[in-house]
Amino acid sequence: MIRSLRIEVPATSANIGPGYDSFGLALGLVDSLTLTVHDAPVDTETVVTVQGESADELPRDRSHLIVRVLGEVLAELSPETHRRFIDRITLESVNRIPHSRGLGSSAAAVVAGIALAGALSEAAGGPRLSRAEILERAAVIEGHPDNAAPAVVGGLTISLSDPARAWTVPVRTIGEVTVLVPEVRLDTKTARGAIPQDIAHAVAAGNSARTGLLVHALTTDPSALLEATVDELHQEFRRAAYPESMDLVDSLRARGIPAVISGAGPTVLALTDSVPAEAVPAGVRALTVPIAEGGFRLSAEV
Ligand SMILES: Nc1ncnc2c1ncn2[C@@H]1O[C@H](COP(=O)(O)OP(=O)(O)O)[C@@H](O)[C@H]1O
Ligand SMILES: N[C@@H](CCOP(=O)(O)O)C(=O)O
Repeated sequence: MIRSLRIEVPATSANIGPGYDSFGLALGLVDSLTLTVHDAPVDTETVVTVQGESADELPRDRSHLIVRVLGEVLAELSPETHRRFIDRITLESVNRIPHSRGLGSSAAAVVAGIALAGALSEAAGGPRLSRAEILERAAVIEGHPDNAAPAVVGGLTISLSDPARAWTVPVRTIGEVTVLVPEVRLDTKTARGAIPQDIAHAVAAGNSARTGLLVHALTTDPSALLEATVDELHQEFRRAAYPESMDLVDSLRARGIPAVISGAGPTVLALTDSVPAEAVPAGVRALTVPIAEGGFRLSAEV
């Protein structure tokens, strides 16, 4: 039987301007997780060890998001495997994705939990989960598919909902992007509350044209990136929730840099491999990262 499972899951930047709830990009910034199966039950208060981002804030018991999702999915997928193993597993987590910054940390955690449940079930002779099934489940938990899709399949993804499906588009005009991560946090749920229910038809038409143009700009013609990253569906409605980030987006765009809010913010995504140091406000971390291909990576040790 399996002794341990290791998974690396990438950060993701959703929306990329006009592609609200549908476009996403996998980034070369990963959380690394190791699940160990022990011979005997473990202390329920210390199931998880965490290093890195938010290490001091996350629970160590089974309420930890990854362990909770793993347990719920495994119980449904393979009740016998759940019964045999749930008391005997620990999780070591090395977190590199900043939390509540719009870089898909919760989607990465949810994808990891589901993928680990599928791998444990398969290793014990139960049903496995395909990447398509992992995406479907993750999108239901997250409430939108645009972060889960690149975390599962990698690269630039366009996804649809109910059920979630994703297509990868080969990016050819840029290799690296820069994320500008502020210290302040914003809960995705709170940010989603600022989006109105209805949008004028003309706004929707303009936005849908720019999502098409964004694909053209990322595959063929980088000169269209600035126009293609104009959004009217989410960023302005959320301006009050991340005013400094919107100021940064505005100032970068005034310099000709295609910058948008990453996910629900407050991180700013610049579709370029370098942002001039003088354009980065104090307290904002600038990280240049490659686009990550292939989605999460999982390996087992017997
Ligand atoms: N690696 C992780 N382990 C445990 N919980 C996590 C992890 N990543 C994210 N979370 C949970 O998800 C929350 C952030 O989710 P959310 O507001 O959707 O922001 P984000 O844009 O980072 O996904 C964290 O406060 C934490 O509760
Ligand atoms: N389309 C969603 C994306 C949320 O991404 P996150 O990384 O902030 O969780 C939204 O804009 O609400």
